[in-house]
Amino acid sequence: MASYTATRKLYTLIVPVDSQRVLLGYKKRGFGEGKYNGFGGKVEPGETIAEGAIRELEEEACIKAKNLPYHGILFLESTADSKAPILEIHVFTATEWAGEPMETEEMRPVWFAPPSTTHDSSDSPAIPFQNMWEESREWLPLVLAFYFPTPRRGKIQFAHHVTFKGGLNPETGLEDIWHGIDRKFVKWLESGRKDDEGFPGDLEDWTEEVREQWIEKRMMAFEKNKM
Ligand SMILES: COc1nc(N)nc2c1ncn2[C@H]1C[C@H](O)[C@@H](COP(=O)(O)OP(=O)(O)OP(=O)(O)O)O1
Repeated sequence: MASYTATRKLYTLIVPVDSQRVLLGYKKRGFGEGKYNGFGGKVEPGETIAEGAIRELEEEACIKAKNLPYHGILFLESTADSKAPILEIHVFTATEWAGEPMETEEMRPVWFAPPSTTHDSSDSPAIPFQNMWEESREWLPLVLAFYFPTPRRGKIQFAHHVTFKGGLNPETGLEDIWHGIDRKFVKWLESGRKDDEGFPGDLEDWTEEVREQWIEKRMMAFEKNKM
């Protein structure tokens, strides 16, 4: 089997939640400027994915996560640019932290009501999905359904592989290679246990090698479906 050689960029993303609300950040500069998202960034050389996630949350929202439930992985690619890397984004929530969320140079934290909340029962606005990365509409509600309206036991974990074809983003009025979902695949497990196909739900099981094999398998599946 030929090895898949596109570069991959390793990122983290944390979505803090309290008992009634979801904290998102308004990106003030750089990649994703003008969008709401969780908090995160690149994993630095020498740090683990979890260490990178905690550092980025503190840098961007001034809070230090005390727990870090792991939810899964996004593999995002764009056929609009042959040189675009695959974005590999590890997604967490945090339900406990030290400090109070504060605006930073990069992010403005804002509390939102989860999708399961009726408008009248919350002081917080609804999550602005129209002002977020497009594929967030797919995985974020599923992650939040684990906490709201009532927290569930166990784990939820997913692998979400999305290809964007690019195009004019109507929300921003700008050309965006990370817009226009072309193909998508979601592997979703509520228990977090390995399934029959050996889906590596836990973070520690997603070794570099497993991630490489997973994305290669996924790329081949998309290619096959195209024919
Ligand atoms: C393209 O689709 C995306 N969807 C979602 N949901 N999240 C995304 C997407 N692309 C990037 N992200 C996330 C991943 C990271 O959490 C941030 C990007 O982080 P950034 O480029 O700002 O990384 P930093 O290390 O903070 O960079 P600087 O230190 O250079 O500011 O967005």
